[in-house]
Amino acid sequence: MSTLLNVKNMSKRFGGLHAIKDMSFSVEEGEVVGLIGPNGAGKTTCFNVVSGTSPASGGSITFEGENLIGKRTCDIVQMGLARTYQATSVFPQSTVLENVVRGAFVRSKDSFLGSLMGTAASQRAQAETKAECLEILKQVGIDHVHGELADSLPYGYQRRLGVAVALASKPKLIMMDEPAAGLNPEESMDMGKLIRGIHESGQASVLIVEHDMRLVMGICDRIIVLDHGELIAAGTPEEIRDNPKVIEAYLGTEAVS
Ligand SMILES: Nc1ncnc2c1ncn2[C@@H]1O[C@H](COP(=O)(O)OP(=O)(O)OP(=O)(O)O)[C@@H](O)[C@H]1O
Repeated sequence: MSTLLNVKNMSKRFGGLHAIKDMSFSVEEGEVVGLIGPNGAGKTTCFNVVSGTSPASGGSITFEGENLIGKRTCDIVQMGLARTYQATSVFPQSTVLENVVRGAFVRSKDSFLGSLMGTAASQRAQAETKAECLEILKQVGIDHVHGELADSLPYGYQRRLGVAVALASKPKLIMMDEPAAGLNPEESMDMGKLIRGIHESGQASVLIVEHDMRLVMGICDRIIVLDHGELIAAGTPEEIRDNPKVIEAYLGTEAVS
């Protein structure tokens, strides 16, 4: 197993608020890692800093040994690190398929000039991309609505579309920010199967932030726990479930079950 993501002593301040303090963790190839913690613990901030949408205040972040700090989000995606968002982040007035094709653009073989001129090579590349994107939609279970406008989809399908867009960039690691938020228990279980399938097929490793403990405990190989911006525990789901520091952090908020 080789290390994909390596975060060392990462910190993030918002004025006087120290949202992430000296956080270190890694994600290895072939892992599904959960990042959990009570509300306001710093999970989304961690994702924002790693994915380049918010600058780090300190520390180092590398992906396959390459520095990520100061890189643009699109360059980070091109390196193989994709992300899904807490809110649905699709282009609402584009079709489902168009959204996924946009996700694939980052690794497209088609040149801008070629696509402008409509060359044979460009048309071939576009047809190839479209076929690949339809396959991805099939994998996430929404290929039958590929021609619908994204904002006409039921909420659960929009969450799946977010995953499809991330997959289209052919990432080595996908960071998923609360993929089951707002889903009913059955949809949440299906999302768990989808995530596990992405991992088991060797398609990508996964770093997931999620409040649905049943989902996290069911799909993660390893879990890390943040509380007030500090990493307080790391281990297997069983170790985390029984960790007194974790139980204390969650007391009064939600049970780790
Ligand atoms: N842009 C910002 N400006 C100022 N403070 C921020 C900003 N973003 C987050 N914070 C603060 O940083 C802390 C961590 O927030 P963050 O959203 O990362 O927590 P979280 O663990 O993702 O919470 P939740 O589970 O509720 O999504 C909170 O105190 C939050 O108010």
